[in-house]
Amino acid sequence: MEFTFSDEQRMMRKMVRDFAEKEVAPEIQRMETEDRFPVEIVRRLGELGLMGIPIPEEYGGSAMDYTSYIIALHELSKVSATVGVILSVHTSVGTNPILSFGSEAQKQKYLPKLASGQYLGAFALTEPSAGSDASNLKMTAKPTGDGYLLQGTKMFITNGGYADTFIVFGRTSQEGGYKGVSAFIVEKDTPGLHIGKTEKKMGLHGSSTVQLNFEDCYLTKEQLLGNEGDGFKIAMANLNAGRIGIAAQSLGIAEAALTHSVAYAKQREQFGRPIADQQGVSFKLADMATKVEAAKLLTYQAAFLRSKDKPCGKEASMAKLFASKAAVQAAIETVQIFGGYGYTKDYPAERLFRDAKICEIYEGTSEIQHMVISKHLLQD
Ligand SMILES: Cc1cc2nc3c(=O)[nH]c(=O)nc-3n(C[C@H](O)[C@H](O)[C@H](O)COP(=O)(O)OP(=O)(O)OC[C@H]3O[C@@H](n4cnc5c(N)ncnc54)[C@H](O)[C@@H]3O)c2cc1C
Repeated sequence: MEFTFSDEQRMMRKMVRDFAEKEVAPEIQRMETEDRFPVEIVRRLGELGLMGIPIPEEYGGSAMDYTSYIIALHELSKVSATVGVILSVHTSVGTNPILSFGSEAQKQKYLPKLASGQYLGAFALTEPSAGSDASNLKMTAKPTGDGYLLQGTKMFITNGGYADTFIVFGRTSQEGGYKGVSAFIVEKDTPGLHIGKTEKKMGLHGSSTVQLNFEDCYLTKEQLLGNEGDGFKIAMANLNAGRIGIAAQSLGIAEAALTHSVAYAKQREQFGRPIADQQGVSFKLADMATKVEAAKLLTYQAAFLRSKDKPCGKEASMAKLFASKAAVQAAIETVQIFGGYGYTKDYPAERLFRDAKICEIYEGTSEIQHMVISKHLLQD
């Protein structure tokens, strides 16, 4: 396993780090207090070539490998997990399904717009009664002869209020479970697609999470992604890789928690000396640093495998499971190290805690990652 970054990847890391510190950090307060979607930051992500990092040049992307994309998510999430999730959903599950499963005409039509940031992508799998058990989805996509008619509701759709395209999953036949599920590319202005309730969330303030309602929403045959019945395969293929993105987001949060904790522990004095001199505090820092390092190795291992088109389902789940837990634990300890100040909104500790928690839930909860990993172990 090769863990050395290339010169190009190091340049990407520096560029994203500088952008995050100079342009994203000043916007955090506004995202937190106004819950405002950062349209200007998304526009800048496009200008910097970050909205299509792993997309080939012929489709208007930056043509870099998956590891470079993970580096960008890691760096952005150190500063803002909100910006991290916007980019992660847009790329991993909003754009990649078209690259992997789209017809040439679909690729030509959508990828240049998505990769340049002119379009924002979203992914609509979850429903009110189908979350972890996504194969139980109820949405229908009834064949009508010349197209499909979508009926149903999607839940918790990231980027939903601002997205231009949605990868939507519905049943084209009434076979049970994953059979009969098909994927579609749906444009935002399609008649019958209604953007519903915007969720008020614990964290990730500024990211858009909405319900989508489809009422007699007519799609042409050209909007079918892959073949009829391929939908579940498409969803799972992209979620596998998407989990590496959530691992990178978690890693960014955990590393930010560690950085803030070390700085605070060195300057905050109690009992006549910095609290960092107390073993009760310094051992917490040592534990956090060890978990951050382990999360980094798992995340980049999965990213390197994905970059080389090697199977990485187990490694992606392990990275997401471990890194998300590390982020939650690190953020809890950060609140503790900051004491009473950590419980206030004047310091970043409480935001890191609120942002970390979702990483154990979306793109497959920790319980689902355990199921995926154990299935690999018992089948291999
Ligand atoms: C902020 C946010 C953004 C999201 N973005 C998107 C998006 O862009 N697109 C999208 O399609 N979805 C999105 N989701 C949905 C997310 O992926 C689901 O919430 C998640 O998969 C869990 O589904 P659920 O909420 O229905 O929980 P449930 O599936 O009802 O699970 C509830 C609890 O039961 C546990 N559980 C369920 N089944 C088992 C089992 N077999 N064994 C052990 N434990 C089990 C779960 O782990 C969990 O702890 C988002 C959610 C949130 C909150």
